Amino acid sequence: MTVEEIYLKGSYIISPKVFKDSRGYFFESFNMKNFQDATGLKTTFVQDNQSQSSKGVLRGLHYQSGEFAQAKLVQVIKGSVLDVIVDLRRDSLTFGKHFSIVLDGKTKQQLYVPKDFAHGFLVLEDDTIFSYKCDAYYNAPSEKGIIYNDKTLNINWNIPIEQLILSDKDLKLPTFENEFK
Ligand SMILES: Cc1cn([C@H]2C[C@H](O)[C@@H](COP(=O)(O)OP(=O)(O)O[C@H]3O[C@@H](C)C(=O)[C@@H](O)[C@H]3O)O2)c(=O)[nH]c1=O
Repeated sequence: MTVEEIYLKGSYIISPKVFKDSRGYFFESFNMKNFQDATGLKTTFVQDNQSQSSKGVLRGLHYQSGEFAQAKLVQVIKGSVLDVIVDLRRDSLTFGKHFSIVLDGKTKQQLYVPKDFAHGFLVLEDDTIFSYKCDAYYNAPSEKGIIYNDKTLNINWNIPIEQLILSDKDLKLPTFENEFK
């Protein structure tokens, strides 16, 4: 397993060692000691989530606020996504900046998303299965979000708008400016 911190401090790309043989593959999708030693973090995950989506589905940009803020360890089991995170820490040098990475079921790279980051992903292949660990439980009243095509964030999703599939909830999310200025 290798771990690389990205320019949004506290966020990490994790590349697991995958063992392949004639039967298929094996890898440790999470090992708490290795994760904590490599990142220096003491994160304790309490909830695992999984979603399945068709190509063109965009889920996000989501976060939980306050005491229910969640750090997440995200990965793709099958298929591929363009995964995007946004730094919402007001005191951060990279406040309002984002990072994108293609995650797929082949490389099995994972992204560690700190608390107080918005997270979203665009699904690039049909029948993509996305999985993530969270260090705080789901709490519906503290669910928040920012609209995916926010002008200030200026995320290049690289897909024509007519090919996107979003939930009604996500289409009504506020702008970054509304929430943070
Ligand atoms: C996120 C979540 C949803 N739900 C329920 C609420 C709802 O009825 C149904 C679908 O929820 P959503 O539409 O919010 O699912 P989704 O749009 O996939 O939400 C997820 O998006 C990605 C980008 C994230 O980062 C996650 O934290 C989460 O917000 O599942 C739970 O029961 N527990 C949970 O932890």
